[in-house]
Amino acid sequence: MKITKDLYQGSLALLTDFYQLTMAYAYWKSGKAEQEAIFNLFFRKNPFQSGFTIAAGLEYVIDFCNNFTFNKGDLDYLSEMKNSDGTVVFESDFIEYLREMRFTCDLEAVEEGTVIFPHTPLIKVKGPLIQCQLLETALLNITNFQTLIATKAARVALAAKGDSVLEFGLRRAQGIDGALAASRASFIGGCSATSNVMAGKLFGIPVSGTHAHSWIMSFDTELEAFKAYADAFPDKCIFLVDTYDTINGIRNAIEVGKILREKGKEMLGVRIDSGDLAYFSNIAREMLDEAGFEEAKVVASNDLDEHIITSLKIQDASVSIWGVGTKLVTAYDQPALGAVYKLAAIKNETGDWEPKVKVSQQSIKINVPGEHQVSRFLKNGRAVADMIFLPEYRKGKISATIIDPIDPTKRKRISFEDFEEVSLLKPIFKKGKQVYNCPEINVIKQKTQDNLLHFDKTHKRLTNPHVYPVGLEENLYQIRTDLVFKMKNYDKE
Ligand SMILES: Nc1ncnc2c1ncn2[C@@H]1O[C@H](COP(=O)(O)OP(=O)(O)OP(=O)(O)O)[C@@H](O)[C@H]1O
Ligand SMILES: O=P(O)(O)OC[C@H]1O[C@H](OP(=O)(O)OP(=O)(O)O)[C@H](O)[C@@H]1O
Ligand SMILES: O=C(O)c1cccnc1
Repeated sequence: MKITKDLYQGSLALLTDFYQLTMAYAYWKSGKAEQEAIFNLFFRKNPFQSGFTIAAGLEYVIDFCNNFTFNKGDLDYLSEMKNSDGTVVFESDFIEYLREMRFTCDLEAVEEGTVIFPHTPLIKVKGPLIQCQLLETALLNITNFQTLIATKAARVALAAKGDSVLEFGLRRAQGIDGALAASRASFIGGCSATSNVMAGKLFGIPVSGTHAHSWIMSFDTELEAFKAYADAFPDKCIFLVDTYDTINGIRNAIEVGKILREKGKEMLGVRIDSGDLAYFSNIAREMLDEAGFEEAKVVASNDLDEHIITSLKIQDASVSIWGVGTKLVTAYDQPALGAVYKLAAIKNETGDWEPKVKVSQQSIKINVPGEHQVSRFLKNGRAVADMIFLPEYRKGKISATIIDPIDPTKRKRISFEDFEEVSLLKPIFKKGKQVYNCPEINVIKQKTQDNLLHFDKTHKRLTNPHVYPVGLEENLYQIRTDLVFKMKNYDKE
Protein backbone atom coordinates (compact mmCIF):
# COMPACT_ATOMS: atom_id res chain seq x y z
CA MET A 1 0.00 0.00 0.00
CA LYS A 2 1.18 3.49 -0.80
CA ILE A 3 0.32 5.52 2.27
CA THR A 4 0.27 8.89 0.51
CA LYS A 5 -2.04 7.64 -2.23
CA ASP A 6 -4.13 4.82 -0.88
CA LEU A 7 -4.72 5.22 2.84
CA TYR A 8 -8.42 6.15 3.07
CA GLN A 9 -9.50 5.35 -0.50
CA GLY A 10 -12.27 7.91 -0.29
CA SER A 11 -14.10 6.25 2.60
CA LEU A 12 -13.87 6.24 6.38
CA ALA A 13 -16.90 3.96 6.89
CA LEU A 14 -14.73 1.07 8.07
CA LEU A 15 -13.02 3.25 10.65
CA THR A 16 -14.99 1.40 13.28
CA ASP A 17 -14.75 -1.45 15.74
CA PHE A 18 -15.76 -4.81 14.31
CA TYR A 19 -18.44 -5.19 16.98
CA GLN A 20 -20.30 -2.18 15.58
CA LEU A 21 -20.68 -4.10 12.31
CA THR A 22 -21.69 -7.35 13.99
CA MET A 23 -24.26 -5.45 16.07
CA ALA A 24 -25.44 -3.66 12.93
CA TYR A 25 -25.91 -7.01 11.23
CA ALA A 26 -27.76 -8.42 14.23
CA TYR A 27 -30.01 -5.30 14.44
CA TRP A 28 -30.81 -5.80 10.77
CA LYS A 29 -31.41 -9.54 11.21
CA SER A 30 -33.74 -8.98 14.15
CA GLY A 31 -35.72 -6.24 12.41
CA LYS A 32 -34.46 -3.47 14.73
CA ALA A 33 -32.20 -1.63 12.28
CA GLU A 34 -34.64 1.21 11.61
CA GLN A 35 -35.96 1.53 15.17
CA GLU A 36 -35.45 5.16 16.26
CA ALA A 37 -32.82 5.75 18.93
CA ILE A 38 -31.01 8.57 20.69
CA PHE A 39 -27.35 8.34 21.62
CA ASN A 40 -25.27 10.89 23.54
CA LEU A 41 -21.54 11.42 23.45
CA PHE A 42 -20.17 12.79 26.72
CA PHE A 43 -17.19 12.51 29.07
CA ARG A 44 -17.19 11.91 32.80
CA LYS A 45 -14.16 13.88 34.03
CA ASN A 46 -12.32 16.95 32.83
CA PRO A 47 -8.86 15.89 31.61
CA PHE A 48 -5.56 16.93 33.30
CA GLN A 49 -7.49 17.65 36.55
CA SER A 50 -8.65 20.74 34.70
CA GLY A 51 -11.65 22.75 35.83
CA PHE A 52 -12.98 22.90 32.26
CA THR A 53 -12.79 21.25 28.85
CA ILE A 54 -12.78 22.79 25.36
CA ALA A 55 -14.98 21.08 22.75
CA ALA A 56 -13.24 20.36 19.43
CA GLY A 57 -13.50 18.04 16.44
CA LEU A 58 -17.02 18.86 15.21
CA GLU A 59 -15.91 19.82 11.70
CA TYR A 60 -14.36 16.35 11.32
CA VAL A 61 -17.57 14.78 12.67
CA ILE A 62 -19.64 16.71 10.14
CA ASP A 63 -17.39 15.60 7.32
CA PHE A 64 -17.58 12.01 8.54
CA CYS A 65 -21.39 12.07 8.60
CA ASN A 66 -21.62 13.74 5.19
CA ASN A 67 -19.46 10.97 3.72
CA PHE A 68 -20.96 8.11 5.70
CA THR A 69 -21.37 5.58 2.90
CA PHE A 70 -19.74 2.21 2.35
CA ASN A 71 -17.91 2.26 -0.98
CA LYS A 72 -17.34 -0.73 -3.25
CA GLY A 73 -13.96 -1.54 -1.70
CA ASP A 74 -15.47 -1.47 1.82
CA LEU A 75 -18.33 -3.76 0.80
CA ASP A 76 -16.06 -6.17 -1.08
CA TYR A 77 -13.91 -6.44 2.02
CA LEU A 78 -16.91 -7.07 4.29
CA SER A 79 -18.51 -9.56 1.93
CA GLU A 80 -15.31 -11.60 1.88
CA MET A 81 -15.11 -11.89 5.66
CA LYS A 82 -15.50 -15.51 6.78
CA ASN A 83 -16.44 -17.24 10.03
CA SER A 84 -14.20 -20.06 11.31
CA ASP A 85 -16.48 -22.62 9.63
CA GLY A 86 -15.96 -20.96 6.24
CA THR A 87 -19.39 -19.30 6.02
CA VAL A 88 -19.61 -15.58 5.29
CA VAL A 89 -19.94 -13.25 8.30
CA PHE A 90 -22.35 -10.88 6.57
CA GLU A 91 -24.96 -12.29 4.19
CA SER A 92 -25.28 -10.61 0.82
CA ASP A 93 -28.65 -8.95 1.53
CA PHE A 94 -27.04 -7.15 4.45
CA ILE A 95 -24.17 -6.03 2.22
CA GLU A 96 -26.81 -4.61 -0.17
CA TYR A 97 -28.54 -2.91 2.77
CA LEU A 98 -25.25 -1.26 3.68
CA ARG A 99 -24.71 -0.24 0.04
CA GLU A 100 -27.98 1.70 0.08
CA MET A 101 -27.55 3.13 3.57
CA ARG A 102 -27.21 6.94 3.78
CA PHE A 103 -26.85 9.16 6.82
CA THR A 104 -30.38 10.29 7.74
CA CYS A 105 -30.04 11.17 11.42
CA ASP A 106 -30.67 14.37 13.35
CA LEU A 107 -27.49 15.49 15.04
CA GLU A 108 -27.01 18.23 17.61
CA ALA A 109 -23.65 19.23 19.03
CA VAL A 110 -21.79 21.69 21.19
CA GLU A 111 -19.88 24.05 18.91
CA GLU A 112 -16.12 23.81 18.72
CA GLY A 113 -14.39 26.23 21.08
CA THR A 114 -17.15 25.97 23.69
CA VAL A 115 -16.18 25.48 27.33
CA ILE A 116 -17.86 22.28 28.41
CA PHE A 117 -18.09 20.05 31.47
CA PRO A 118 -18.60 16.39 32.41
CA HIS A 119 -21.97 14.66 31.80
CA THR A 120 -23.06 17.21 29.19
CA PRO A 121 -23.65 15.73 25.73
CA LEU A 122 -21.07 17.02 23.26
CA ILE A 123 -23.02 15.29 20.50
CA LYS A 124 -26.56 13.94 20.39
CA VAL A 125 -27.55 11.62 17.52
CA LYS A 126 -31.17 10.71 16.84
CA GLY A 127 -32.07 8.31 14.07
CA PRO A 128 -32.21 4.67 12.98
CA LEU A 129 -30.56 2.46 15.59
CA ILE A 130 -28.20 0.91 13.06
CA GLN A 131 -26.84 4.28 11.93
CA CYS A 132 -26.48 5.62 15.46
CA GLN A 133 -24.57 2.47 16.38
CA LEU A 134 -22.29 2.54 13.34
CA LEU A 135 -21.27 6.14 14.11
CA GLU A 136 -20.07 5.42 17.63
CA THR A 137 -16.42 4.59 17.16
CA ALA A 138 -15.51 7.29 14.67
CA LEU A 139 -17.36 10.01 16.58
CA LEU A 140 -15.54 9.03 19.74
CA ASN A 141 -12.19 8.76 17.99
CA ILE A 142 -12.52 12.25 16.52
CA THR A 143 -14.04 14.02 19.50
CA ASN A 144 -12.00 12.40 22.26
CA PHE A 145 -8.68 13.40 20.78
CA GLN A 146 -9.36 16.91 19.51
CA THR A 147 -11.25 17.90 22.67
CA LEU A 148 -8.38 16.58 24.77
CA ILE A 149 -5.73 18.52 22.84
CA ALA A 150 -7.78 21.73 22.62
CA THR A 151 -8.12 21.58 26.42
CA LYS A 152 -4.39 21.00 26.90
CA ALA A 153 -3.62 23.91 24.57
CA ALA A 154 -6.02 26.17 26.46
CA ARG A 155 -4.23 25.32 29.69
CA VAL A 156 -0.83 25.99 28.14
CA ALA A 157 -2.09 29.31 26.74
CA LEU A 158 -3.56 30.27 30.12
CA ALA A 159 -0.19 29.55 31.75
CA ALA A 160 1.51 31.72 29.10
CA LYS A 161 -0.73 34.64 30.16
CA GLY A 162 -1.12 36.20 26.73
CA ASP A 163 2.33 35.34 25.35
CA SER A 164 2.35 33.55 22.00
CA VAL A 165 2.50 29.76 22.12
CA LEU A 166 3.90 28.02 19.03
CA GLU A 167 2.93 24.37 18.57
CA PHE A 168 6.05 22.37 17.66
CA GLY A 169 4.70 18.82 18.10
CA LEU A 170 4.63 17.20 14.66
CA ARG A 171 7.80 15.12 15.14
CA ARG A 172 6.60 13.59 18.40
CA ALA A 173 2.85 13.33 17.72
CA GLN A 174 0.87 10.09 17.51
CA GLY A 175 1.30 9.39 13.84
CA ILE A 176 0.21 11.34 10.80
CA ASP A 177 -3.45 12.02 11.55
CA GLY A 178 -2.68 12.46 15.26
CA ALA A 179 -0.26 15.22 14.33
CA LEU A 180 -2.66 16.98 11.98
CA ALA A 181 -5.61 16.79 14.35
CA ALA A 182 -3.38 17.90 17.22
CA SER A 183 -2.17 20.96 15.31
CA ARG A 184 -5.76 21.88 14.51
CA ALA A 185 -6.98 21.38 18.08
CA SER A 186 -3.96 23.20 19.55
CA PHE A 187 -4.79 26.24 17.45
CA ILE A 188 -8.42 26.10 18.55
CA GLY A 189 -7.31 25.82 22.18
CA GLY A 190 -5.04 28.86 22.07
CA CYS A 191 -1.77 28.34 20.18
CA SER A 192 -0.94 31.14 17.77
CA ALA A 193 0.78 29.07 15.08
CA THR A 194 2.11 25.62 14.23
CA SER A 195 5.35 24.31 12.79
CA ASN A 196 3.24 21.70 10.92
CA VAL A 197 3.15 22.88 7.32
CA MET A 198 0.52 20.38 6.19
CA ALA A 199 -1.80 21.56 8.98
CA GLY A 200 -1.19 25.09 7.76
CA LYS A 201 -2.22 24.12 4.26
CA LEU A 202 -5.21 21.96 5.24
CA PHE A 203 -6.70 24.07 8.01
CA GLY A 204 -5.49 27.60 7.35
CA ILE A 205 -3.46 27.78 10.56
CA PRO A 206 -0.53 30.25 10.55
CA VAL A 207 2.78 28.43 10.10
CA SER A 208 5.85 29.59 11.95
CA GLY A 209 9.27 28.49 13.16
CA THR A 210 12.93 29.18 13.82
CA HIS A 211 15.78 26.85 12.85
CA ALA A 212 17.42 23.73 14.29
CA HIS A 213 20.81 22.93 15.80
CA SER A 214 21.70 21.12 12.56
CA TRP A 215 21.74 24.47 10.75
CA ILE A 216 24.40 25.77 13.13
CA MET A 217 26.34 22.49 13.10
CA SER A 218 26.54 22.46 9.32
CA PHE A 219 28.86 25.53 9.44
CA ASP A 220 32.34 25.82 10.92
CA THR A 221 31.19 28.46 13.38
CA GLU A 222 27.92 29.60 14.93
CA LEU A 223 28.58 33.17 13.77
CA GLU A 224 28.85 32.05 10.15
CA ALA A 225 25.61 30.12 10.51
CA PHE A 226 23.73 33.13 11.92
CA LYS A 227 25.10 35.38 9.17
CA ALA A 228 24.06 32.95 6.44
CA TYR A 229 20.56 32.62 7.94
CA ALA A 230 20.31 36.41 8.11
CA ASP A 231 21.23 36.61 4.42
CA ALA A 232 18.48 34.12 3.54
CA PHE A 233 15.78 35.48 5.90
CA PRO A 234 16.64 39.04 6.92
CA ASP A 235 13.09 39.60 8.19
CA LYS A 236 12.66 36.31 10.06
CA CYS A 237 15.71 35.93 12.26
CA ILE A 238 15.17 34.10 15.54
CA PHE A 239 18.59 32.65 16.28
CA LEU A 240 18.88 29.38 18.22
CA VAL A 241 21.64 30.28 20.66
CA ASP A 242 22.29 27.12 22.68
CA THR A 243 24.12 24.79 20.29
CA TYR A 244 27.55 25.25 21.94
CA ASP A 245 27.49 27.90 24.65
CA THR A 246 24.34 29.87 25.26
CA ILE A 247 25.93 33.13 26.41
CA ASN A 248 28.34 33.13 23.51
CA GLY A 249 25.38 32.28 21.25
CA ILE A 250 23.52 35.38 22.47
CA ARG A 251 26.67 37.45 21.79
CA ASN A 252 26.81 36.08 18.23
CA ALA A 253 23.11 36.77 17.71
CA ILE A 254 23.61 40.39 18.81
CA GLU A 255 26.55 40.76 16.45
CA VAL A 256 24.44 39.56 13.50
CA GLY A 257 21.53 41.65 14.76
CA LYS A 258 23.74 44.75 14.42
CA ILE A 259 24.71 43.78 10.86
CA LEU A 260 21.00 43.35 10.03
CA ARG A 261 20.21 46.73 11.54
CA GLU A 262 22.83 48.40 9.34
CA LYS A 263 20.83 47.01 6.42
CA GLY A 264 17.59 48.38 7.82
CA LYS A 265 16.40 45.01 9.14
CA GLU A 266 15.59 43.89 12.69
CA MET A 267 16.49 40.62 14.37
CA LEU A 268 13.24 39.18 15.80
CA GLY A 269 14.84 37.35 18.71
CA VAL A 270 16.71 34.37 20.08
CA ARG A 271 15.57 30.85 20.99
CA ILE A 272 16.86 28.93 24.00
CA ASP A 273 16.23 25.17 23.93
CA SER A 274 18.17 23.78 26.91
CA GLY A 275 19.53 24.55 30.35
CA ASP A 276 17.88 26.66 33.01
CA LEU A 277 15.37 28.62 30.96
CA ALA A 278 14.81 31.22 33.71
CA TYR A 279 18.49 31.89 34.13
CA PHE A 280 19.38 32.00 30.43
CA SER A 281 16.29 33.94 29.34
CA ASN A 282 17.08 36.65 31.91
CA ILE A 283 20.69 36.83 30.77
CA ALA A 284 19.51 36.99 27.15
CA ARG A 285 17.10 39.80 28.02
CA GLU A 286 19.79 41.81 29.79
CA MET A 287 22.30 41.36 26.97
CA LEU A 288 19.74 42.17 24.27
CA ASP A 289 18.51 45.29 26.12
CA GLU A 290 22.04 46.49 26.79
CA ALA A 291 22.88 46.14 23.09
CA GLY A 292 19.78 48.13 22.10
CA PHE A 293 17.60 45.19 21.05
CA GLU A 294 14.74 45.87 23.49
CA GLU A 295 12.18 44.65 20.98
CA ALA A 296 13.89 41.31 20.30
CA LYS A 297 11.96 38.40 21.80
CA VAL A 298 13.25 35.50 23.84
CA VAL A 299 11.72 32.22 22.69
CA ALA A 300 11.95 29.19 24.97
CA SER A 301 11.43 25.52 24.12
CA ASN A 302 12.38 22.14 25.61
CA ASP A 303 9.75 19.81 27.03
CA LEU A 304 7.50 22.64 28.14
CA ASP A 305 3.98 22.26 29.46
CA GLU A 306 1.56 24.42 31.44
CA HIS A 307 3.26 23.62 34.74
CA ILE A 308 6.80 24.44 33.63
CA ILE A 309 5.58 27.63 31.97
CA THR A 310 3.81 28.61 35.22
CA SER A 311 6.97 27.90 37.17
CA LEU A 312 9.07 29.96 34.74
CA LYS A 313 6.60 32.84 35.05
CA ILE A 314 6.89 32.70 38.85
CA GLN A 315 10.67 32.75 38.43
CA ASP A 316 10.29 35.95 36.35
CA ALA A 317 11.83 34.32 33.30
CA SER A 318 12.13 36.79 30.41
CA VAL A 319 10.44 34.55 27.87
CA SER A 320 7.79 36.05 25.62
CA ILE A 321 7.22 33.24 23.10
CA TRP A 322 6.83 29.59 24.10
CA GLY A 323 7.53 26.67 21.73
CA VAL A 324 5.59 23.65 22.98
CA GLY A 325 5.63 20.24 21.32
CA THR A 326 5.63 16.75 22.81
CA LYS A 327 3.70 17.38 26.00
CA LEU A 328 0.96 19.25 24.16
CA VAL A 329 0.29 17.11 21.11
CA THR A 330 0.57 13.79 22.95
CA ALA A 331 -1.45 15.04 25.92
CA TYR A 332 1.48 13.66 27.86
CA ASP A 333 -0.06 13.52 31.34
CA GLN A 334 -3.41 12.15 30.21
CA PRO A 335 -3.39 10.47 26.83
CA ALA A 336 -7.18 10.02 26.44
CA LEU A 337 -10.26 12.00 27.38
CA GLY A 338 -12.44 8.97 28.03
CA ALA A 339 -15.60 10.26 26.37
CA VAL A 340 -18.28 7.59 25.82
CA TYR A 341 -21.33 7.22 23.58
CA LYS A 342 -24.42 5.80 25.23
CA LEU A 343 -27.95 4.94 24.26
CA ALA A 344 -30.22 7.45 26.03
CA ALA A 345 -33.65 6.52 24.64
CA ILE A 346 -35.34 4.23 22.17
CA LYS A 347 -38.75 4.44 20.49
CA ASN A 348 -40.90 1.43 21.32
CA GLU A 349 -43.50 -0.29 19.10
CA THR A 350 -46.25 2.06 20.26
CA GLY A 351 -44.20 5.08 19.15
CA ASP A 352 -43.25 6.27 22.65
CA TRP A 353 -39.72 7.15 23.65
CA GLU A 354 -38.34 4.96 26.43
CA PRO A 355 -35.46 6.47 28.41
CA LYS A 356 -32.51 4.12 28.92
CA VAL A 357 -29.75 3.91 31.53
CA LYS A 358 -26.69 1.78 31.87
CA VAL A 359 -26.56 0.82 35.53
CA SER A 360 -23.10 0.64 37.05
CA GLN A 361 -21.57 -0.02 40.45
CA GLN A 362 -19.83 3.33 40.00
CA SER A 363 -22.39 6.13 40.01
CA ILE A 364 -20.12 8.23 37.76
CA LYS A 365 -20.75 5.65 35.02
CA ILE A 366 -24.54 5.91 35.04
CA ASN A 367 -25.58 7.89 31.97
CA VAL A 368 -28.28 10.54 31.73
CA PRO A 369 -31.39 9.05 30.09
CA GLY A 370 -33.88 10.62 27.70
CA GLU A 371 -33.73 13.32 25.05
CA HIS A 372 -32.23 16.03 27.16
CA GLN A 373 -31.02 19.52 26.43
CA VAL A 374 -28.38 21.66 28.13
CA SER A 375 -28.61 25.31 29.12
CA ARG A 376 -25.90 27.56 30.49
CA PHE A 377 -27.03 30.32 32.83
CA LEU A 378 -25.06 33.56 32.87
CA LYS A 379 -25.28 36.68 34.98
CA ASN A 380 -23.51 39.85 33.78
CA GLY A 381 -21.58 37.69 31.32
CA ARG A 382 -20.41 35.30 34.05
CA ALA A 383 -21.45 31.62 33.77
CA VAL A 384 -23.00 30.37 37.03
CA ALA A 385 -24.28 26.86 36.23
CA ASP A 386 -25.22 24.42 33.46
CA MET A 387 -28.52 22.53 33.61
CA ILE A 388 -29.25 19.25 31.83
CA PHE A 389 -33.01 18.86 31.46
CA LEU A 390 -35.89 17.26 29.60
CA PRO A 391 -37.70 20.05 27.70
CA GLU A 392 -41.14 18.68 28.67
CA TYR A 393 -40.38 19.48 32.34
CA ARG A 394 -39.41 23.09 31.58
CA LYS A 395 -42.77 24.24 30.26
CA GLY A 396 -44.36 26.93 32.42
CA LYS A 397 -41.62 26.71 35.09
CA ILE A 398 -39.93 29.84 36.41
CA SER A 399 -37.23 28.06 38.40
CA ALA A 400 -35.63 24.68 38.93
CA THR A 401 -33.28 22.90 41.28
CA ILE A 402 -30.30 21.30 39.62
CA ILE A 403 -28.74 18.26 41.26
CA ASP A 404 -25.18 17.03 40.83
CA PRO A 405 -25.42 13.68 39.00
CA ILE A 406 -22.79 12.06 41.24
CA ASP A 407 -23.40 13.72 44.60
CA PRO A 408 -27.13 14.52 45.11
CA THR A 409 -26.33 16.58 48.21
CA LYS A 410 -24.91 19.21 45.86
CA ARG A 411 -27.83 21.26 44.58
CA LYS A 412 -28.45 24.72 43.23
CA ARG A 413 -31.69 26.62 42.78
CA ILE A 414 -32.00 28.64 39.58
CA SER A 415 -34.66 31.31 38.97
CA PHE A 416 -34.67 31.54 35.21
CA GLU A 417 -35.59 35.22 35.00
CA ASP A 418 -32.43 36.18 36.90
CA PHE A 419 -30.15 34.87 34.18
CA GLU A 420 -29.30 34.94 30.52
CA GLU A 421 -29.84 31.40 29.21
CA VAL A 422 -27.76 29.92 26.41
CA SER A 423 -28.60 26.61 24.79
CA LEU A 424 -25.40 24.61 24.27
CA LEU A 425 -26.57 21.96 21.79
CA LYS A 426 -26.93 23.38 18.29
CA PRO A 427 -28.69 21.65 15.38
CA ILE A 428 -26.06 20.32 12.96
CA PHE A 429 -27.99 17.82 10.81
CA LYS A 430 -31.73 17.43 10.28
CA LYS A 431 -32.76 14.13 8.70
CA GLY A 432 -29.21 13.75 7.39
CA LYS A 433 -29.06 17.20 5.85
CA GLN A 434 -26.44 19.59 7.19
CA VAL A 435 -28.07 22.71 8.61
CA TYR A 436 -24.98 24.21 10.24
CA ASN A 437 -22.12 26.14 8.64
CA CYS A 438 -18.73 25.33 10.11
CA PRO A 439 -17.05 28.54 11.22
CA GLU A 440 -13.57 29.52 10.01
CA ILE A 441 -10.86 28.16 12.28
CA ASN A 442 -9.97 31.70 13.45
CA VAL A 443 -13.57 32.18 14.54
CA ILE A 444 -13.48 28.91 16.50
CA LYS A 445 -10.23 29.95 18.16
CA GLN A 446 -11.78 33.28 19.13
CA LYS A 447 -14.81 31.46 20.51
CA THR A 448 -12.52 29.55 22.89
CA GLN A 449 -11.07 32.81 24.18
CA ASP A 450 -14.49 34.48 24.49
CA ASN A 451 -16.01 31.44 26.18
CA LEU A 452 -13.19 31.21 28.73
CA LEU A 453 -13.85 34.85 29.69
CA HIS A 454 -17.31 33.80 30.92
CA PHE A 455 -15.75 31.66 33.64
CA ASP A 456 -14.33 32.76 36.93
CA LYS A 457 -10.58 32.37 37.27
CA THR A 458 -11.10 29.88 40.09
CA HIS A 459 -12.43 27.38 37.50
CA LYS A 460 -9.42 28.04 35.25
CA ARG A 461 -6.79 27.47 37.95
CA LEU A 462 -4.39 24.76 36.71
CA THR A 463 -4.37 22.77 39.94
CA ASN A 464 -7.33 21.95 42.21
CA PRO A 465 -9.76 24.18 40.35
CA HIS A 466 -13.09 25.16 41.84
CA VAL A 467 -15.75 22.80 40.44
CA TYR A 468 -18.23 24.51 38.12
CA PRO A 469 -21.82 23.42 38.90
CA VAL A 470 -23.45 21.18 36.29
CA GLY A 471 -26.63 19.48 37.38
CA LEU A 472 -29.63 17.49 36.31
CA GLU A 473 -32.95 19.30 36.56
CA GLU A 474 -34.80 17.72 39.49
CA ASN A 475 -37.37 15.79 37.38
CA LEU A 476 -34.65 14.37 35.18
CA TYR A 477 -32.68 13.44 38.28
CA GLN A 478 -35.72 11.61 39.66
CA ILE A 479 -36.41 9.82 36.38
CA ARG A 480 -32.82 8.65 36.25
CA THR A 481 -32.89 7.46 39.87
CA ASP A 482 -36.20 5.60 39.37
CA LEU A 483 -34.88 4.00 36.22
CA VAL A 484 -31.72 2.83 37.98
CA PHE A 485 -33.80 1.19 40.74
CA LYS A 486 -36.10 -0.38 38.19
CA MET A 487 -33.25 -1.84 36.15
CA LYS A 488 -31.47 -3.12 39.27
CA ASN A 489 -34.61 -5.00 40.30
CA TYR A 490 -34.93 -6.47 36.84
CA ASP A 491 -31.43 -7.80 37.26
CA LYS A 492 -32.41 -9.67 40.42
CA GLU A 493 -35.44 -11.36 38.85
N1 LIG B 1 14.12 27.37 35.50
C1 LIG B 1 13.42 26.28 35.25
N2 LIG B 1 12.43 25.92 36.08
C2 LIG B 1 11.72 24.81 35.86
N3 LIG B 1 11.93 23.99 34.83
C3 LIG B 1 12.88 24.30 33.95
C4 LIG B 1 13.67 25.45 34.12
N4 LIG B 1 14.54 25.49 33.10
C5 LIG B 1 14.32 24.43 32.32
N5 LIG B 1 13.31 23.70 32.82
C6 LIG B 1 12.72 22.45 32.30
O1 LIG B 1 13.51 21.40 32.83
C7 LIG B 1 13.62 20.36 31.90
C8 LIG B 1 15.09 20.18 31.59
O2 LIG B 1 15.19 19.01 30.90
P1 LIG B 1 16.53 18.37 30.41
O3 LIG B 1 17.40 18.08 31.59
O4 LIG B 1 16.19 17.26 29.48
O5 LIG B 1 17.10 19.56 29.58
P2 LIG B 1 18.55 20.02 29.31
O6 LIG B 1 19.55 19.07 29.81
O7 LIG B 1 18.65 21.40 29.81
O8 LIG B 1 18.52 20.08 27.74
P3 LIG B 1 18.66 18.96 26.65
O9 LIG B 1 18.72 17.62 27.31
O10 LIG B 1 17.42 19.14 25.80
O11 LIG B 1 19.90 19.34 25.94
C9 LIG B 1 12.82 20.77 30.67
O12 LIG B 1 11.51 20.24 30.75
C10 LIG B 1 12.78 22.28 30.79
O13 LIG B 1 11.65 22.85 30.17
O1 LIG C 1 10.52 19.81 23.47
P1 LIG C 1 9.21 19.87 22.75
O2 LIG C 1 8.15 20.51 23.59
O3 LIG C 1 8.80 18.56 22.18
O4 LIG C 1 9.39 20.92 21.54
C1 LIG C 1 9.91 20.58 20.31
C2 LIG C 1 11.38 20.23 20.42
O5 LIG C 1 11.73 19.75 19.17
C3 LIG C 1 13.00 20.26 18.87
O6 LIG C 1 13.94 19.46 19.47
P2 LIG C 1 14.72 18.28 18.75
O7 LIG C 1 13.84 17.38 17.98
O8 LIG C 1 15.84 18.88 17.99
O9 LIG C 1 15.27 17.47 19.96
P3 LIG C 1 15.92 17.94 21.32
O10 LIG C 1 14.93 17.49 22.34
O11 LIG C 1 17.22 17.20 21.40
O12 LIG C 1 16.12 19.42 21.30
C4 LIG C 1 12.98 21.63 19.50
O13 LIG C 1 14.28 22.12 19.65
C5 LIG C 1 12.25 21.41 20.76
O14 LIG C 1 13.10 21.14 21.82
O1 LIG D 1 10.70 26.02 14.29
C1 LIG D 1 11.18 25.58 15.33
O2 LIG D 1 11.89 26.24 16.08
C2 LIG D 1 10.86 24.17 15.73
C3 LIG D 1 10.07 23.38 14.96
C4 LIG D 1 9.79 22.09 15.35
C5 LIG D 1 10.30 21.62 16.51
N1 LIG D 1 11.08 22.40 17.26
C6 LIG D 1 11.34 23.66 16.90
